[in-house]
Amino acid sequence: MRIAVVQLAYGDDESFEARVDRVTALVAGLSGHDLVVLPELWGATGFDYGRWAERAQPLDGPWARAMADAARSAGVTMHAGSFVERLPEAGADGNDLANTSLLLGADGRLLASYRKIHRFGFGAGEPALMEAGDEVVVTGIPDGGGGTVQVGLSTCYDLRFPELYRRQLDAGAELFVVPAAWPAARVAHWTLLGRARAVENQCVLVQCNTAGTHAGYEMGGHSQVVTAAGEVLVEAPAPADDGSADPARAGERVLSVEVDLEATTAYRDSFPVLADRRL
Ligand SMILES: O=C(O)CCC(=O)C(=O)O
Repeated sequence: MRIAVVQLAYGDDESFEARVDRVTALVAGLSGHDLVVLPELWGATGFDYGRWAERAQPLDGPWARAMADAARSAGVTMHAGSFVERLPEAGADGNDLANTSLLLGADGRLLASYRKIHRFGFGAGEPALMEAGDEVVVTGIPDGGGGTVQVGLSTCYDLRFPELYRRQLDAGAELFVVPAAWPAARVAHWTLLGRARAVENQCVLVQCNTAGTHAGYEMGGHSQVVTAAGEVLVEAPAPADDGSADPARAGERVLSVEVDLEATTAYRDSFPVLADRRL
């Protein structure tokens, strides 16, 4: 299965519309991949809480349609990253926004959506403005070889909560996809926790982070793809190391990697640690 991880970099200077156009053009060049993955809240601007409400859209709004068109034109299954969803009505916490990611088929059809369960911000940002998701999402997508692979969806801060990934494993997940806007200040946790989630669940893990600097936060980059045995197949370098003249946009890159899904089954059979779980 050939996977493209699109680590986007953006600053505060780029409009929502310009960024959507730029990403659409980028995705058009990724035909031939079996899965394309974009990061968290890349259109709405991850940490720019004050702009979320004006950039919120319904599940079938213009952003979702633009992403469906991009997937269809490129002929790729696409995890479009997440956006600020305007909910049909306020939820239990009185908010009408959610951090929602979309998984789209190569024909542009919506295969699955996932609302981030663990809200980041310790009272500000997501917990103050957004409702928490309450659904574990695992869904089948084409594996590029005529079969299907079961994909578990989560977002950024979710990575700190191992029980979510166990729930996904128990629902059949073989591959985890994690879009993020994870800051540089804690990027060592991002790579460590990603490897841990892959190893403890014997699942392939695809992490797509943001780069650049926006709303005063330097993003961490270091997107990576990890095998079920914990081997890092590919990892983006630190954004600061890419030699870019513009630090606000440093670190943008596309990782293209071939993942052998049969190796997951073989590894689980040869080292059946999950059969020793005691609940
Ligand atoms: O957990 C962290 O350190 C970062 C999480 C985060 O930035 C997010 O969920 O948006």
